[in-house]
Amino acid sequence: MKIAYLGPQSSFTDLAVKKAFPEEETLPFTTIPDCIEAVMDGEVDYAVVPLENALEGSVHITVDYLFHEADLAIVAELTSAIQQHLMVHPDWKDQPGQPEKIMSHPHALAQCHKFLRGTYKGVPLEQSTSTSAGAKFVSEHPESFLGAIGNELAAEHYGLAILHDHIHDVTYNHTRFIVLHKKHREVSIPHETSLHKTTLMVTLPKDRSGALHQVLSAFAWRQLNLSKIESRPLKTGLGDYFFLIDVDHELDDVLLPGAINEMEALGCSVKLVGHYPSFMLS
Ligand SMILES: O=C(O)C(=O)C[C@]1(C(=O)O)C=C[C@@H](O)C=C1
Repeated sequence: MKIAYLGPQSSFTDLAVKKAFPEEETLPFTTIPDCIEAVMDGEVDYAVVPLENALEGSVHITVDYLFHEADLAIVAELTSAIQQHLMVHPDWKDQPGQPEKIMSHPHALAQCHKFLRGTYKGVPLEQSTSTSAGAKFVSEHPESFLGAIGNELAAEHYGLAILHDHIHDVTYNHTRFIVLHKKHREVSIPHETSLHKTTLMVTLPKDRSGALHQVLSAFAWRQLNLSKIESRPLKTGLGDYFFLIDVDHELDDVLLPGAINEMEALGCSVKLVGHYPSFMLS
């Protein structure tokens, strides 16, 4: 079994994959679309990509790709604690002053916003495709005083020295990753879970007042708890959206099919993106 992940090695996605699939062959890709396309093309069996961070919200490229580009199923959700550290090449560890620039994934830079403003105000921030891509770049350019933000394993893997640890602004910093496959199937993940979720993407009938209220009612009166609802552009014009809805309930025979039928009867189109177990990785 082959698993694509947002690489290079020692990204947070890699850490999640290693915990969830310790025995499987894994393949790093540079971008989230590359990971998703690798599943669609049959190059790998599964892809693990980030979906949402507790501080920064959704990873829009993942949500949009799942709606607009890919017909894949979410088969599991992995939630990991995220701890960010600022690292430099060891040659620059004791250098006074500030690095020329600090690199990281945009989510990681945003998670450390207060720290960066407080300690490194004015230092240019440069986005990298992942935290580990930033760390790798810094390790490959020892001639320059550069910083990268990422996890402890990246510092170790790329031979960097941690200058400041735990620099994320809020202690509760978690990211949800999803495991994608061509179609629904059970995956074996060696962790306990008691939570099952169902994810839907719903498009409302155009310009019908009260449509969203009616959609929410379909869940409410069945006492189906929603853990997330978010709108994203349909890309057909301003004001056109689809809704990503996470329901804290497995796909049963009665309640969820009932809610889906009701939404369709209201003129909504409903895409079932997945029904899957949710794992909290330590
Ligand atoms: O850059 C990484 O290390 C990733 O795995 C991506 C990602 C993200 O997309 O949010 C994952 C977890 C952290 O929140 C920061 C970055």
